[in-house]
Amino acid sequence: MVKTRKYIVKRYFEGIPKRDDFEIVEYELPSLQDGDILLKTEWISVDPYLRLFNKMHPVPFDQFSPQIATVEESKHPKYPVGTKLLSNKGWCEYSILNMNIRDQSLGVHRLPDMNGLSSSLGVGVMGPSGVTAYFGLLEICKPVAGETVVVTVAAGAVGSIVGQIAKIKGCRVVGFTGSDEKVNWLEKELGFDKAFNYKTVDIEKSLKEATPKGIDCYFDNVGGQISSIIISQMNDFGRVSICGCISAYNEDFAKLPKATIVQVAVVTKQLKIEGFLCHRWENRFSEAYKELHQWIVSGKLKVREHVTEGFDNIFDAFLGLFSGENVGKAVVKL
Ligand SMILES: NC(=O)C1=CN([C@@H]2O[C@H](COP(=O)(O)OP(=O)(O)OC[C@H]3O[C@@H](n4cnc5c(N)ncnc54)[C@H](OP(=O)(O)O)[C@@H]3O)[C@@H](O)[C@H]2O)C=CC1
Ligand SMILES: CCCCCC(=O)/C=C/[C@H]1[C@H](O)CC(=O)[C@@H]1CCCCCCC(=O)O
Repeated sequence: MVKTRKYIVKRYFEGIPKRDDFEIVEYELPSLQDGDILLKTEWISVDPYLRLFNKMHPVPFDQFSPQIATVEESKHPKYPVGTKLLSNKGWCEYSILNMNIRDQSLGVHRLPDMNGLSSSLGVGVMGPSGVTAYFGLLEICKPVAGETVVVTVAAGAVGSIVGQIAKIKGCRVVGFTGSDEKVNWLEKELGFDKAFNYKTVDIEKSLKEATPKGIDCYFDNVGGQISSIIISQMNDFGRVSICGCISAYNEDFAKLPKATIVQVAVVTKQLKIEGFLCHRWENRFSEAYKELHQWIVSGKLKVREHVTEGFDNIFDAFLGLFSGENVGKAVVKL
């Protein structure tokens, strides 16, 4: 018998998530049946959307999230001991999956070929964050060399990859982030042409100065007023990729401040604005992983992880997303 622990959401989040919205339960897993595999979790991803989609399930529910686990015991010939899987099994130490039953909601995938890279990247650049940045930028913004690309939440898991891909494509890149340390990292390490701390600068003025040829592409991770300002400064036929709006995830949507009208800029400059979920390109993920991997090993794409250790600290790692603690992809090592 294997003893395990998992996080259960026992109460819907109101405002900033609280530790006692969760309960950690300890229990014994049953013995394996035909087709079952026993997974030992190694890496857990904490993501902003866990906050947003908190009310999707009736409480209590097991906290879902991407995680990477290794098969420790197997009763399925195609998943021998040692196989590494990405799934949505979430915040647990061990789990059992029946591989004869295809539960789509669990999103079970073998890890792409990591060729010596850490398997933790399977929840980051070689996983959901990577394909989000890759397809969200290249398929929606379609940046062309010489154009100017702006990205918000620029030092985060997705934003830091978006900015670097735009540089690889020959664009001028401007990023907004929440601390001077992050600004420094973006400019000095990742090669952004300019980065700003949105908490301390005059956004409108800084943006104008940093984008003398205007803005052609905007990758929006944050929503809210900063996005209205950026969209209002775009060039004719600019393209906006709406990836998310983390500035609103802890807010009561009914009480959000009114945003500046962007329609005047959208119409007069004939902008194209498109939202997306990364799953749209699921049948092309391998294409992205191949190119992202090449960029990493050739040194063109730098990857940073913000690693928290230990099952008991998963909640803190999650909360840290909303106070800007992470630089790069936030992961928890079990
Ligand atoms: N469409 C899709 O398929 C997907 C969309 N996403 C979206 O991409 C965005 C980025 O996600 P991801 O890269 O994983 O997460 P991040 O690693 O960027 O983590 C969160 C970061 O967001 C910033 N942040 C937190 N609260 C606020 C706030 N109130 N206002 C402004 N910035 C804030 C902080 O950075 P800072 O210090 O800069 O403030 C923080 O470090 C999110 O909106 C997410 O929902 C993610 C995956 C898939
Ligand atoms: C304004 C919402 C932005 C949320 C964007 C986001 O963070 C998406 C994350 C996806 C992640 O890569 C893997 C997922 O499963 C997330 C999407 C979940 C979609 C749930 C859709 C719910 C619904 O249909 O209402």
